[in-house]
Amino acid sequence: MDTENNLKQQLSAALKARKQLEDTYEGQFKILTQFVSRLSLVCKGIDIELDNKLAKLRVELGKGVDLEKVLPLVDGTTEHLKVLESKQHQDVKRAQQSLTVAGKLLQKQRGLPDQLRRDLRDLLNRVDEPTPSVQAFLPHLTHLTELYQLALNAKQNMAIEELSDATRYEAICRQISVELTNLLSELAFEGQYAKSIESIRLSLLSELGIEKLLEACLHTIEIIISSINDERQSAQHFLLKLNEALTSVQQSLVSSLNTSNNIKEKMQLLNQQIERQIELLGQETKSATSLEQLQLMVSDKLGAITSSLKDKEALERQERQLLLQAVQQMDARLKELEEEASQFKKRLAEQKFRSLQDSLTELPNRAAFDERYELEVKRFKRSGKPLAIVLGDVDHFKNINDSYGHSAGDKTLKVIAKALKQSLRDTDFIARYGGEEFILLFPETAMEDLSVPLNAIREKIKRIPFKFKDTNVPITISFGATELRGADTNREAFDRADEALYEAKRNGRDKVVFKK
Ligand SMILES: Nc1nc2c(ncn2[C@@H]2O[C@H](COP(=O)(O)OP(=O)(O)OP(=O)(O)O)[C@@H](O)[C@H]2O)c(=O)[nH]1
Repeated sequence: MDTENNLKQQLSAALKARKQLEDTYEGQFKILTQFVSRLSLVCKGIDIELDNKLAKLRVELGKGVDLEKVLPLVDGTTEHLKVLESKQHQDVKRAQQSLTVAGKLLQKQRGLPDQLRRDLRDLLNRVDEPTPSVQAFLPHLTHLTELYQLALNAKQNMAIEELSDATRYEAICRQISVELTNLLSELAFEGQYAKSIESIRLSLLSELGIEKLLEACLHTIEIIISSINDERQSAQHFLLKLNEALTSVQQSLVSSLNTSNNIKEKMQLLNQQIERQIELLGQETKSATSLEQLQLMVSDKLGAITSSLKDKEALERQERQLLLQAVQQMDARLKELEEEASQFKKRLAEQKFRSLQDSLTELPNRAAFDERYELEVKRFKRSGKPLAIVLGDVDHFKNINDSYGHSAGDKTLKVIAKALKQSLRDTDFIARYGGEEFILLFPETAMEDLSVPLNAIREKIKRIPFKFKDTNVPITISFGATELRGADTNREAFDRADEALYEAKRNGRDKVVFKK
């Protein structure tokens, strides 16, 4: 009887150990699920495909403990990270090629100043180096390359015409200077780069000749390239870490899957062995003819069963130990990655904060306006040429949101922003000042000269065929305009435009009001 009890206890201990093992498994899966959830949050927005893959992984893990289903998803995500890396590489190659073409074209020109030639050679050497970059900067680089070519054409034309057409030369210089100023106001840098950009911007306040403008363009290219390099290193470093972390999770999973399959087989063998021994014990005890023989048989078989149970326990211990190691490894990677991600996120947040573009309308934002306004006012005070400032505000915009929803409101703002932008000259400036309010600057333009174009823009907006829920909804805009007076502070001129806008609203909207 004692023997039977003993056996029962051992079996129940074995069952308990098995249960514990399963609980550990589940616990580890939970940690892995949390890991993937946190990873998804950290990576959100970097790439849609990556977001989707991580979301799938999360869902699959959420369904329960099935390593075989999870592994292909981890594989897929790791593969996609490789694709992301190579895409980044290709983007950079394109930017490098475009810069090289523009640079080489310039190198062929005769009569370039020595310093410019040296700078150009340095730049081309650096462009040739394997320097991957960040996509966000590519439009700036492309723009700059175009500018550069423009400057080059101007130089060529000048040589042909031997400065005979001085007015044309001035107009070209002015255009380059304005476009470069626009570009500079779109670039948001910090530290040393910001200082250099600021000094270029200030230099553009004086009337520069072609040579100086070319130098300014070159210098800007250099600054962009250096800053791209910094940015790229940070983004690439993060991708690399992410890749490493996923690879290590994948390896842990593969190895715990292999180990657990291996152990499962051994465990099955042991279970069969124990069952067979118990069965044998039952059969043999029936055939025993004496108590002594029975005792011998039982003690012999019990010895075998106990040793099998011990083996089984050892196996379970080994499995627990291995899984524990895998989890600890994963946890360490997670901590490392979290640290890395928080640094990267901080950088991204800083960049967004510094960004000078409104994300909805893609127009310059209020911060960009403040910078540009300051610059144009300085220019106005120096040159004495007029500067007009105009505030535009969409009429009864609240009704659109209230009647057709916020996303219809957003779309409306986008369309209006585009129409406004298209109606302006290159030298004019427009920003989204906030909500449904836009602000416009017209350098070298007297207020009187704005009556026709502003009314034309107002009419153009009114004619846009907005349609919500199958209803045609005409949308109008009101403008308040003024021009800088000699003694005005920036604020005073702005407030006057605001008063004019208020009057336009009070007088029935869909109007342009001027206030001198
Ligand atoms: N959809 C959307 N609505 C915005 C955004 N920014 C501001 N708004 C909304 O714009 C509306 C502006 O309303 P009000 O300032 O009362 O002015 P209004 O309805 O345009 O009327 P008037 O200016 O007096 O003609 C508010 O309902 C804001 O919520 C945005 O980015 N998207």
